[in-house]
Amino acid sequence: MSLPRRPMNDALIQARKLSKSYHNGREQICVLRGVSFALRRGEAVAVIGPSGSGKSTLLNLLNGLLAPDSGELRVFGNPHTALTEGDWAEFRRTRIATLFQDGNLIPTLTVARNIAFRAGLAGLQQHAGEALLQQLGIADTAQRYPDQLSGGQQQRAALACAFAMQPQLILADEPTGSLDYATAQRVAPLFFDAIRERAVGALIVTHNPELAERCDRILELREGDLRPWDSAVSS
Ligand SMILES: Nc1ncnc2c1ncn2[C@@H]1O[C@H](COP(=O)(O)OP(=O)(O)OP(=O)(O)O)[C@@H](O)[C@H]1O
Repeated sequence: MSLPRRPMNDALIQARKLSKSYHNGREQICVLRGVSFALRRGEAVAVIGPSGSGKSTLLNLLNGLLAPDSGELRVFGNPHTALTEGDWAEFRRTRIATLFQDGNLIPTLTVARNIAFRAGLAGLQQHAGEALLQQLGIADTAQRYPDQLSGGQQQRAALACAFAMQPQLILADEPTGSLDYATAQRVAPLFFDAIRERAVGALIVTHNPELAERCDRILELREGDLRPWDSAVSS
């Protein structure tokens, strides 16, 4: 299938009544019960919700690692029913950066080579690696391997890899979760600048209220439903 490089409109993601269950033997765990939302270019949306509410499941529906049981999902304007495994793989290589809580870096490559590899997969020359590492405050880690970094340094190196591929969509699971307070304060603006300057859309799963407040909108996943967060109800 030949996919348009740019979405026809500003919506990167359009989800309507998405549902997803898991099956453990005879037990059925209904995680998402009709989730609807849209994510536009240049928009950062936070997803909050209790542990086990389905936040990771939602991210994995949006990067094609899971398929919804029912509902409609459009990614860059393409209905998910028309997307092949190959299309999803290409999206993950060139257009969708997923930042998991760990395991983002290839352990046998230095940080600089991780960045070059990620950019190369997306068909780009690695040109901004040093500048990205500098911006993120980890220039001194370029020649180190991931297991020689702290958790916070690994998280920032993973962010550098994500930016290096110049994605259109970032799906992030606690992108500042391993950072100490001061570092999170320094990295968060870079994250949002990159999103806004590059008109990238971002869906950010977080338990960090300050990070969520920096987003354009906050959605809450609860009892299988995704709704605008109402601080008055939740507090
Ligand atoms: N592969 C699976 N098989 C069966 N149940 C699963 C599977 N993956 C997740 N679940 C269940 O689905 C529910 C949602 O899990 P999910 O990881 O999406 O939640 P979450 O909101 O990301 O949680 P946390 O904040 O703790 O990371 C949980 O009850 C979990 O136990």
